[in-house]
Amino acid sequence: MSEPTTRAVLRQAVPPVRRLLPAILLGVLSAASSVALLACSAWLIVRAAEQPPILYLSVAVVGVRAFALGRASFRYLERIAGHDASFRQLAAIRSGVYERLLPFAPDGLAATRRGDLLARFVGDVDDLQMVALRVVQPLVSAGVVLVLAIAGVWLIAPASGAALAGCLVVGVAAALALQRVAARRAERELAPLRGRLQAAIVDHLQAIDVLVAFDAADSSARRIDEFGERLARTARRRSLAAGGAAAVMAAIAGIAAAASAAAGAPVLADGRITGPAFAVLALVPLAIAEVAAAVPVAVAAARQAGASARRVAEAVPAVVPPELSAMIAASEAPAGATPDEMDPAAPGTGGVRPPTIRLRGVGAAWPAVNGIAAGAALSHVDLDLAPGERVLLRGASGAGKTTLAHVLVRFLAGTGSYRIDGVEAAELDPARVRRRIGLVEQRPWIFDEDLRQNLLFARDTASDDELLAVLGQVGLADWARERGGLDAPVGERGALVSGGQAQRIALARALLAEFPVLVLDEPTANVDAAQAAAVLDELMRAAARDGRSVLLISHVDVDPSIIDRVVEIDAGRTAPAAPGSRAARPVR
Ligand SMILES: Nc1ncnc2c1ncn2[C@@H]1O[C@H](COP(=O)(O)OP(=O)(O)OP(=O)(O)O)[C@@H](O)[C@H]1O
Repeated sequence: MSEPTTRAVLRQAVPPVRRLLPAILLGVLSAASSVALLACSAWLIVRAAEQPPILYLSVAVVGVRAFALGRASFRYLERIAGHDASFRQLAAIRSGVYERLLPFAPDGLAATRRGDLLARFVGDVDDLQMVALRVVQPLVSAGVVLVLAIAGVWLIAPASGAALAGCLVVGVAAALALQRVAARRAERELAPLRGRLQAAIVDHLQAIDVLVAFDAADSSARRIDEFGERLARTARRRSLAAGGAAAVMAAIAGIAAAASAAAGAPVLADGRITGPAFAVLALVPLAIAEVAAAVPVAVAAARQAGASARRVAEAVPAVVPPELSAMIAASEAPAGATPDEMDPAAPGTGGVRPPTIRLRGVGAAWPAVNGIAAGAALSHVDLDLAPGERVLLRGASGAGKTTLAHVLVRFLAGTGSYRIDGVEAAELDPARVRRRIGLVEQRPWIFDEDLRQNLLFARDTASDDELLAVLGQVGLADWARERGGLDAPVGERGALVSGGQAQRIALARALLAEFPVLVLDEPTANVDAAQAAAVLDELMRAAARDGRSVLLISHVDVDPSIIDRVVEIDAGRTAPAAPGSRAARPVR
């Protein structure tokens, strides 16, 4: 997977010609109407002062009205067409970034700051709309109108045309230079600063309990204030520069009008042009300079969009680290492994068909964080899990139990041989493996939604009765009833439920998803020792229903009656399995 460069992101932000062309044409019509309005008005006022028969003025009167209406209407339509084209493009960019992110989830994103990622996803992608709306379209429209308008002035009086063009070139160059000196840094810093502010706010909100407990909420809030002030200062610097550039262009408009009039005066004196035509020479440069003022604004917007495009391009690392499982296209599934063989029984049927799992000499490492590799967390694991078997994986803290769980669900790639029903897992799409093997994590993620939503995402077709039944299986039926049923809120990251209840909710959704194999990672880690045995007993009975295979991960012993075998893991190693045998000693 190659990293999109900043240039590629910018190119991607430009809508296809067929979508952008209407906006460009409407922009040309709107800017041309502005120039024509002033030309027509100037001509009309001076010609009217000559008091000709009204008939001589009527075309110009209609012209003034038409151009005034046209300017506003074309501008309105241009905005609609431009935004439509640009927003469609943004949707494609946003889903593109998301798709590139997927292969990294979850273990490749552990070190990514969520707030910053959110800022890149939302703010920076939004900024890319500037490429079409404030850069490409205004530049092309302004370019066309400027050439036509200057050519028109040139036709009336070449000297005025030359004076006007010269003034505009100098004016635009001066405005660009001013902006470059005063705001180039600000334009590039805006997007990263916005990301840092958002990351600080997200961190603050997510960790508010720890911050309050350590009396550190104020200093965290002060940090947010500091970022906010820096962002405001930077935005102010940029706005000042934009204001300065606009002032330069306003001054240039006056100078250009004077220069055009001065250059046209001899032509008027010669009688080669009429008084009304001279008025056009004197006043039209004001409207033309207004069109030219779009150029410095577009260049500043281009710099700002460039900074955002860089952040979007960098949002996802260039290559998927070898420690993570790569996605495999369906077409690359091994011959003979039909979808039926690789998928669980259809949800809702209650039937599960556990596969035979066999690991030999499996090793694994976590992806490097900030370029620092962590070293192997697993060095040699042999493990068998027969259909319907309940195996305890036991080992001290840090022995590699969670790492092995992540290998089993293919969050981590691992080395050695990991076969599911005889097929190497590396040859299967990780998503398919995850449809057969479900992980109930040590710290399950609980959504800040009601109980129903926390279960439904595992099987969105489940009825309320099915949800209540599964809550009953994990021992939460009474509790749910007391809390008001499936509408009960569970709080941000399960703040309104106990650790043990969170674990049960997580198991309930794993049961709903009907994984044929369940991996339970320390399901009683958050339950006090007195209750742990009873809770584990209940959870194991629920998990092992319908003939599921269960791998129970624990750093302590469990009641032998709830498991069939024990596999010991120590410093990333299990006892090697004898050829053709199971890799563990029987419990009973
Ligand atoms: N996301 C991660 N990134 C880098 N290293 C990690 C990550 N998670 C765990 N490790 C490291 O991998 C090794 C094995 O950790 P693992 O979590 O698999 O142990 P465990 O047996 O599950 O421990 P516990 O019982 O405390 O949960 C440890 O050295 C740990 O520091």
